Amino acid sequence: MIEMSIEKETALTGDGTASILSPPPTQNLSERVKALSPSSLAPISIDAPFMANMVLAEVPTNPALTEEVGHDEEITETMQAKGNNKLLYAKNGIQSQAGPQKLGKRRYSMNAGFKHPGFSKRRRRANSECDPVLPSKFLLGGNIFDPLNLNSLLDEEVNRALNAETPKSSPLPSKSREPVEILIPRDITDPLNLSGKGGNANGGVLVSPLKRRRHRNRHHGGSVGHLEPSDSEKAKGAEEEGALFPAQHLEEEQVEESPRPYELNTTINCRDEVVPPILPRRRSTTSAPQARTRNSTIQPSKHRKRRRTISRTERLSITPTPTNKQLDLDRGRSQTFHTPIVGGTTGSHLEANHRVSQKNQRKQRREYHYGSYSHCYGYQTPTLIIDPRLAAFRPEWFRGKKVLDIGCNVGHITLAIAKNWSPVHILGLDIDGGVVHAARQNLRHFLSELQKQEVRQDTDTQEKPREVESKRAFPLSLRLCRGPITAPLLLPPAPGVFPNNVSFMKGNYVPDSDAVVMSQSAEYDVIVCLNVTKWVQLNWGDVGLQRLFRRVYTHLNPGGVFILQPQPWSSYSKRKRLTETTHRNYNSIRLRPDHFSSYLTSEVGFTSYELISATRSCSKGIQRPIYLFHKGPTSSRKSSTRRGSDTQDEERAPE
Ligand SMILES: C[S@@+](CC[C@H](N)C(=O)[O-])C[C@H]1O[C@@H](n2cnc3c(N)ncnc32)[C@H](O)[C@@H]1O
Repeated sequence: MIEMSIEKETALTGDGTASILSPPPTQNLSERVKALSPSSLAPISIDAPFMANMVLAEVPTNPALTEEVGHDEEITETMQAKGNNKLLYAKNGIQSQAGPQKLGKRRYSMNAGFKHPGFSKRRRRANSECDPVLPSKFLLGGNIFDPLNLNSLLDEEVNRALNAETPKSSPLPSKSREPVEILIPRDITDPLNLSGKGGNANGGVLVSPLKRRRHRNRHHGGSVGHLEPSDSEKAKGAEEEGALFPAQHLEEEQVEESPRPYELNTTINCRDEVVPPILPRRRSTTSAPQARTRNSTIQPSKHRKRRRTISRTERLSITPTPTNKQLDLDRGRSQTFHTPIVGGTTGSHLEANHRVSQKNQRKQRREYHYGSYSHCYGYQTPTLIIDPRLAAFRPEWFRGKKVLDIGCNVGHITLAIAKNWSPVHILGLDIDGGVVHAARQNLRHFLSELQKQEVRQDTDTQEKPREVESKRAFPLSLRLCRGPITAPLLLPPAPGVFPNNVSFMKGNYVPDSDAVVMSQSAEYDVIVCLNVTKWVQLNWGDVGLQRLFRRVYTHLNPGGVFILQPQPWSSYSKRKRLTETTHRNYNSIRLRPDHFSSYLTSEVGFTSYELISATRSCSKGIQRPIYLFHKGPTSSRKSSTRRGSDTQDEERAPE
């Protein structure tokens, strides 16, 4: 082991270089020095700028380190010994003319871990072996003096001048014609294939869509326009695919398509309007007309519209089909597309597709057979001009009253009554949760509008209203996909004050049994039931409608009114085939709409009724009469006073 000592005498030579003048004080070290070649003892030139930056520190006591740095230590000591003046000379690049000088004992040395090429024999040799090679090619306008073309950032003019003509030595990278390949996990829910199900024989879990497409074309001999590869490409593709899916690539079609990330996002994130993402075209062994037939049943107008959109998209080589989940989402308002009809599917796949399609159809029928069409969807400010039927209503029917709106749909009428005629409370009830959700969103839209108006009024004199509005407004894009930000204010219930006087609820108003009807207690002053009776009759038959009428009667406080707008009989047949039940019920209906008023007065107990309007409803411009039935001050089941005309028939209310 080498004994550590740094007490040695070192001096600078006359030409400013340092040399070890005296042997090391210890025997071991001197032996080591002797063993060194003469060249290692040659004067070492001191790099002046480096000296300026040198850090002096205690020599570590680690013997191994001492051995390593021995040579450097000596030089450092020498420099220290020469004193500040000499160092200054060195710093200025002036070689010292002073002769050899004896040095005192020093306990300082340079950092053991630091080696400078000027001091280290080993490093010097290394440097000489690797002469720097200057770059000859530069990108984006760089050159040898300014490799990163930073000058161009200094000044716009310089930038323009420099980049006017890209130097030949620095050509801009050419755009690759090859499409960028993105590998998609076979199972997006298990991208690392931890379950071991998603891989193939080689364990490959990533699939290149490009290769899959080529693969399909090859197997099924179809042409997909520009995606069809040339023969040579096919051969190449086959090789590549072989590499990716050597054993199982023939069965690739059987691997279940996993949802793409953006689809997951849209399904999870977007509650309302969602733009359908454009998916790459997939071939289908089922011809388009066949596929359409499979999906086409009696569908409501909104859905037919969607189908038409898809057809247009199909012309653009896209064949998406809606998923269960999407259809679950507020039908019609959320239109994301999930799994397309995948071409070249096996029998089991076709069956699966067919099952999904049937399920969708059932779901759609279930959703629409209560009449919750979405053509009346959407936000509308609940003003009185929103619906001409409101013109026939009198404010005194509602002011300070407790109101129930059966089959409120998206709540246009409910909100208009709540806002304009200040009922103590109005409850919008609908069997369809989707429309109830939409109704609540409509309320928030309306509150947002109100807030904007308030801001405008507040800041009329101070700031430009638009600026204030834009500062406070929830961005339009977010409003479209998330709904308005304003929620109903959480104020203590203030009777008759909008928006606290309105709420929406999901529920079926048709009682399951007569017992439910009998147990119903009086709660409301006004019950509104517009365009609901047809759906009740089609789904629950005459029995269902009769129970509804009797429930309305018992639900009304004495002196209460029932506002009824029945659909004409002629409109029933169009919807009779929605489900088996609707068809069966349609055939068994005896209580036709033109008998409702006499039934309500003679059988249910309303004392009188009046025909209040035959207006245009919704966007179809259908004239349908609206009736107002009065419940007497005391319940009387048989009495009836006919004040209005009871001659409503299909001719007067055509559809
Ligand atoms: C044609 S829309 C009428 C909407 C609104 N009342 C109007 O006239 O503008 C019929 C509504 O009644 C609802 N509906 C049907 N049967 C119902 C029931 N048994 N209970 C509650 N709502 C029902 C449907 O969901 C649908 O929203």
